[in-house]
Amino acid sequence: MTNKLDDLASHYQQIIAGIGEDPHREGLQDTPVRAAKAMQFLTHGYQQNLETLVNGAVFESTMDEMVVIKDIELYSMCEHHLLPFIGKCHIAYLPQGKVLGLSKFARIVDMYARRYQIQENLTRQIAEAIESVTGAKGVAVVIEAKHMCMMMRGVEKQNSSMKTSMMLGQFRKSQATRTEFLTLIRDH
Ligand SMILES: Nc1nc2c(ncn2[C@@H]2O[C@H](COP(=O)(O)OP(=O)(O)OP(=O)(O)O)[C@@H](O)[C@H]2O)c(=O)[nH]1
Ligand SMILES: [Zn+2]
Repeated sequence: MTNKLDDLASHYQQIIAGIGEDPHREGLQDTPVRAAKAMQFLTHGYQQNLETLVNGAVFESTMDEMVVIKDIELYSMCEHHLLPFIGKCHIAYLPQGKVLGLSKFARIVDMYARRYQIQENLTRQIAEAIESVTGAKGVAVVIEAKHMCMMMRGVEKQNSSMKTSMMLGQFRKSQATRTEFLTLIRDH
């Protein structure tokens, strides 16, 4: 069986040749392998699954007020152009007997972000994962991101960003709950 890294590297070599560069010139000799390793890293979310990642870090708790985790950095790859989109993710949930280990929110964000994505699906997947792991009364996820495919090419807009939100359970039902969350994540 071909080694996956070698296989990916040989495709990068073809890309380099395909754009008219010489993949054998000194500066580019090691680039296919480097690029292949970088792409493997940028998409390592495909190798992860929710259960292993959470690793039992769900704790019993009588806390039943809103918990907010703000400004989680997010690096993802747009599935249309394979270019990065970069931003922040804000999460809130209303626990119902169970809370999740703090670091696990960031790990869940990364697991889905480190795949080829569109921002809307990424937002939904994070929210649904947190809902399924915690059984919370409600989950809210907001992502604000800048897309390199809009900045470096295409329409070349440097200042626009995209904001997506996914509200589940109580956050969807209650305007007051949603407003409380949006107030808590607002920049001051
Ligand atoms: N909704 C959404 N659109 C995205 C995301 N990332 C990239 N896109 C858009 O996907 C669309 C792909 O459109 P196409 O017309 O097939 O591709 P294109 O010719 O490269 O489009 P331009 O970027 O307009 O040059 C573009 O409008 C991108 O801006 C995302 O996360 N969510
Ligand atoms: Zn794109």
